[in-house]
Amino acid sequence: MTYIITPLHHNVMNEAALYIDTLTKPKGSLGRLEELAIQLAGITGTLKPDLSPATLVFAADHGITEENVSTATKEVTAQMVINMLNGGAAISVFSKCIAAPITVIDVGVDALLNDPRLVSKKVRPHGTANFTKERAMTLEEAKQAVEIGITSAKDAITKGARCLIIGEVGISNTTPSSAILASILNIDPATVVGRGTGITNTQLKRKINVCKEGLALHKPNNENGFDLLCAVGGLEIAAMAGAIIGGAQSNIPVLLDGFICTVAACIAELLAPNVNDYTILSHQSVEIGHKIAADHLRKQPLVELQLCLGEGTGSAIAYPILKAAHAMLTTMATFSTAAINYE
Ligand SMILES: Cc1cc2ncn([C@H]3O[C@H](COP(=O)(O)O)[C@@H](O)[C@H]3O)c2cc1C
Ligand SMILES: O=C(O)c1cccnc1
Repeated sequence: MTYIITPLHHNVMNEAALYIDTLTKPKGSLGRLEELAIQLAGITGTLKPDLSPATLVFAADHGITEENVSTATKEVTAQMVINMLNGGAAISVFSKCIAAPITVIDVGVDALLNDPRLVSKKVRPHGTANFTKERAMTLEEAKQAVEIGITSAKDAITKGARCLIIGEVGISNTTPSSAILASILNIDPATVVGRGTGITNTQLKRKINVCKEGLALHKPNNENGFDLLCAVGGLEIAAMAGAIIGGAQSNIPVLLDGFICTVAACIAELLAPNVNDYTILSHQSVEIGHKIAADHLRKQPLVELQLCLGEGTGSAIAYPILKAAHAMLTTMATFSTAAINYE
């Protein structure tokens, strides 16, 4: 199954490039902002796009947590979900800074969360299975989680969003992300497994081994995004891949955050050819696998701030840079309107 995404509007990109050269600045002087503006024009099909942001955070738990691969216990996922809803998490405050409404979607948190502010879409009530013992989820569940991501993106767009910030919370989720990436790139998990929330050397060795064990046990087809999700998870990674696809299908730019989000984008690329043209990498995470995933997608980060948090934080922070590219394209004067004799 593949999702259809139309190629970028190349004619509008050419138009944007010519138009940007008429703005009151030497050609190329706004550097990567000019490339971003051209990409925005190609994604949206217009020289005057709307860029209203919205943050979507997908939350889920991981059976692999029982292998002691994180600094945190499973219950912290649910506690962070509540913190996000209460406005206390980093992504809550950064989203507020850029006036992005935030929606938290539970796709498999291992707790009963009866909070009306939470979008409850549990695919598996206890999260994924421990992938060193069994497959993380069934094909049905993987498809359902991806569909929830697509629908969540489209719901946000219906409410007015025109730029998506995709985030996550799920204790241990750097482990499935590492396993997925190692499989896609056909490389030793040791090259992509990092310290996540700051694990010890002993935990790091275990984390590398669980990735190896899971991949050896399930032997996923590394060209099949669904098979990778079924083998090693996780539910929020599947939903994030869906949200990226949903944004692209609606001609909306999607900001990619750190390691987990970029791995979700690698899954999205397997499920939906062309989706990669619709994403912008916000930042370079400290997590070692992030640069490897970014290189695979041929993405350059907008900023490098030594972050390793996830939640969508890097994207909320980098959004104003995209906004600056947008302002250049939509509101700068041209040499002719400003009566400047230069070109
Ligand atoms: C308090 C707290 C808040 C977080 N917010 C995001 N993460 C991040 O850390 C987790 C992934 O790292 P690992 O694989 O090492 O568990 C995810 O929940 C991710 O969103 C957090 C982690 C913690 C502990
Ligand atoms: O880069 C990330 O997204 C990341 C890194 C460590 C922990 N959580 C998220």
